[in-house]
Amino acid sequence: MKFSEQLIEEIRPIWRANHAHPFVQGIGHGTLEPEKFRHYMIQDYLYLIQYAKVFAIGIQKARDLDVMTRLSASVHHTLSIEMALHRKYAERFGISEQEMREAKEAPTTIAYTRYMLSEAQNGSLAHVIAAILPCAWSYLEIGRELAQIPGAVDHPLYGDWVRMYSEPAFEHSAQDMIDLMDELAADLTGDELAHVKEIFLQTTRFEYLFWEMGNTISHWPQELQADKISSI
Ligand SMILES: Cc1ncc(C[n+]2csc(CCO)c2C)c(N)n1
Repeated sequence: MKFSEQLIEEIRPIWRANHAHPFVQGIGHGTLEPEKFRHYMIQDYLYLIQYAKVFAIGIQKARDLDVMTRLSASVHHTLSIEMALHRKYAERFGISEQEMREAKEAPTTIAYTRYMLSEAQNGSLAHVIAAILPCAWSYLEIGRELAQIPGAVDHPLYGDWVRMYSEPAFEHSAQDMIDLMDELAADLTGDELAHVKEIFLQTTRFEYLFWEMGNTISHWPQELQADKISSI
């Protein structure tokens, strides 16, 4: 069994919980309330800004040009292709790109992105890829699964989202990260492999929390919002 398959097998019920999440199923069946999707889109935009930096840390840690090139393609894909989807949705929701960029990060967005950045900064390239992997891989599987639901790819609001994450270019980029994880795992010691598995589990859990944040439109509690701070 490949190391990447082992990663998923060991946490299968948690991995599948992401697919079953009501927010994900709501996108696929077209029943999700648009205001939940709007909140998710804004937070995801902020998430992707940090996520691109995790790839960039990977480029810095890479020892060969081939890996640097593969990771820089992912940075480009995230900033120019994936985030273009968010900019398009922002337009549909009547929000400007600047408003999205300057929106405040919800606690889950901060926790997830800073966890990835911290593991990436402190670890080896394999740890960077472990932090990135559940994100790319679970969206690939979810995209493919939702695209099978009749009408999902043609839904007036969610169709663009389902098509983005089920299209071949995206599959190619996610598969490349899975392959890279397998290549890197071949050179790791037992302790390093255990750490890779731990990061993979935590970021898979954070994926779930991110869907949950969208579904409950959660943010900082009202009492703690920035507009409560007086400017003395
Ligand atoms: C919370 C969250 N998790 C995963 C993705 C999906 N995603 C982000 S970057 C990337 C790979 C290259 O673009 C993929 C698949 C997302 N958008 N938001």
